[in-house]
Amino acid sequence: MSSGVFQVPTPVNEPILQYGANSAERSKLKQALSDLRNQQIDVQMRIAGRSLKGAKKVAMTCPHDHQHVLGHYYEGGKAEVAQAIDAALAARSAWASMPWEDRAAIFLKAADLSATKYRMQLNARTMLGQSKNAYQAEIDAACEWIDFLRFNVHYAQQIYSEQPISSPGVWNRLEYRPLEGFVYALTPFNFTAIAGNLPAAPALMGNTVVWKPSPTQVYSAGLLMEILEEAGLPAGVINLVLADGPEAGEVVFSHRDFAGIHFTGSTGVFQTIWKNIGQNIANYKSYPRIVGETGGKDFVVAHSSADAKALTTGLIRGAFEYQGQKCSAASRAYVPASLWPAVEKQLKADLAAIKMGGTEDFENFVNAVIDAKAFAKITSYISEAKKSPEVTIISGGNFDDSKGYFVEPTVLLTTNPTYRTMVEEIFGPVLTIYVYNDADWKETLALVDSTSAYALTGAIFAQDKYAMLEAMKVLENAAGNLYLNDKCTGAVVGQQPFGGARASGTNDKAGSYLNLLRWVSPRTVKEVFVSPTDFRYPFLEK
Ligand SMILES: NC(=O)c1ccc[n+]([C@@H]2O[C@H](COP(=O)([O-])OP(=O)(O)OC[C@H]3O[C@@H](n4cnc5c(N)ncnc54)[C@H](O)[C@@H]3O)[C@@H](O)[C@H]2O)c1
Ligand SMILES: N[C@@H](CCC=O)C(=O)O
Repeated sequence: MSSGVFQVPTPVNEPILQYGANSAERSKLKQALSDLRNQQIDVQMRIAGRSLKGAKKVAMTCPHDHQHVLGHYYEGGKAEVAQAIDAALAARSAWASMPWEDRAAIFLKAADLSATKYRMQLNARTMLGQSKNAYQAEIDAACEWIDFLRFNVHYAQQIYSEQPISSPGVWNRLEYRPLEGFVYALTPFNFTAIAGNLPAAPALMGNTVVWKPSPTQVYSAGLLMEILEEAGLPAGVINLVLADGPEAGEVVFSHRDFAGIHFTGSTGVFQTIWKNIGQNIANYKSYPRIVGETGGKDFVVAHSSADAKALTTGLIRGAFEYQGQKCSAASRAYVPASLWPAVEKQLKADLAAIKMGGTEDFENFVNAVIDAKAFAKITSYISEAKKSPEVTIISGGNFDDSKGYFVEPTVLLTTNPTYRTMVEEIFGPVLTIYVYNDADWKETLALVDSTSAYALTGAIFAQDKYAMLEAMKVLENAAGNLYLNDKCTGAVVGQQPFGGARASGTNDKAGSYLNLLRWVSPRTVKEVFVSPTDFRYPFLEK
């Protein structure tokens, strides 16, 4: 085979289609939605390149129309998880030995297939199965997924190019080996892009993977797997298992060849997994890599110099896009008393204009929350708040699950800055606001920093530069992604590497070289051209 020092195409962010009223993309997307509505799709496990039907048949439904069945998947158990691990281990040697640029070409092809042939179907599956409106689906299932694929290939090249210096007569090299064993990708419901990236990133670096998606994201996960295979991903490199989380965990975390976990999901689940790995630590061949991006209680803090309109828009978009089901969603806000009347007025007016309903009606800004469990959790916070003397409902507060799991965008005003909804992750369309005296800016910053265990995203709104700098300093450890005069959601691959610290995760920044570094185990090689043939130092007399 001929050689070369290859340069991957320079990545640029995938342009976001707007789906305007009479646009061609809108009619294509509507067609894809209608086609999917009129059929039922089966999703099966893919192990060693073969489909496998588990024993338990599970219906996939629309969150905004829960009686509508989109299709079924077939859940397996421990035996299938063990088979997936065997398949990953069997595929490892050939995949790890494939030249990296050939591995890269597979993921670049998957990006192009996703940007063209499968774009509308990826979006439509995400709209129907996860209840995202067209714009939210486009920035996730199309753009972010495509960006992950193209930028990761670029970062992989950057990592492989990083080499040590050599001295005369010696050539030092660093080989970026994949981990010794298999990687487990355990993925959440809320982003199709994240579900695809968690198995794809370690696979790009030469690892073989067992991937277990969330039960409420299987509908789009099945298509991601089809795209990767059509792009040329060899059998066994990524093995899709559909299984119960704890049951799969029992097999994975007790396996001697378990080499790492790439997780995104809730903090509680991640902490359980970490404990589980700790208990098994002596059984593993190597120390497993533990990469987890988890929950958030993301803040917006405004100084009295802030622009009230920009602040209110940042609050609405940050808190209510995708029904607040983003780990980055604004869920607690600190507003100075001098700005509150203007902010309250605009919040009420804007929220009154928001439409809520199914995703196929493009007038709806807000859609349904993911499932009955999420509906029950979110509405229990609202019901409790209604009874609390410390809370006033400023907007929303109603919910209805008769057709879909609908919860109105809800704004709570509290007099208690440590009221439950200022502290705990709700993961739904609920924003709690605390109004502080303008003179208490310093104390408020300390409050923002200490109120919650999380440190994922945060936003500071201020026109006064000294106030902005002061807030940035006090809140240095309160967010892994900090926004100045902008909403705290919507990180873009290559532009705002994403991840948080404290209880929000290991902050390994998905979609950046920092993340890819976790999936390699470097070997240093020193080659001496003319080897010494006498043990004596030159200064020793012969
Ligand atoms: N920080 C980030 O980048 C980021 C991004 C997206 C979502 N999130 C977080 O994810 C959560 C929402 O996603 P979710 O509801 O799918 O999360 P989740 O923790 O319920 O599920 C994540 C995955 O873990 C599996 N799982 C659940 N319980 C398990 C257990 N006991 N043992 C093993 N596996 C188990 C699930 O089936 C799923 O595949 C929120 O907390 C959100 O903040 C974080
Ligand atoms: N990366 C996304 C959040 C992913 C979590 O759910 C954002 O920045 O809004």
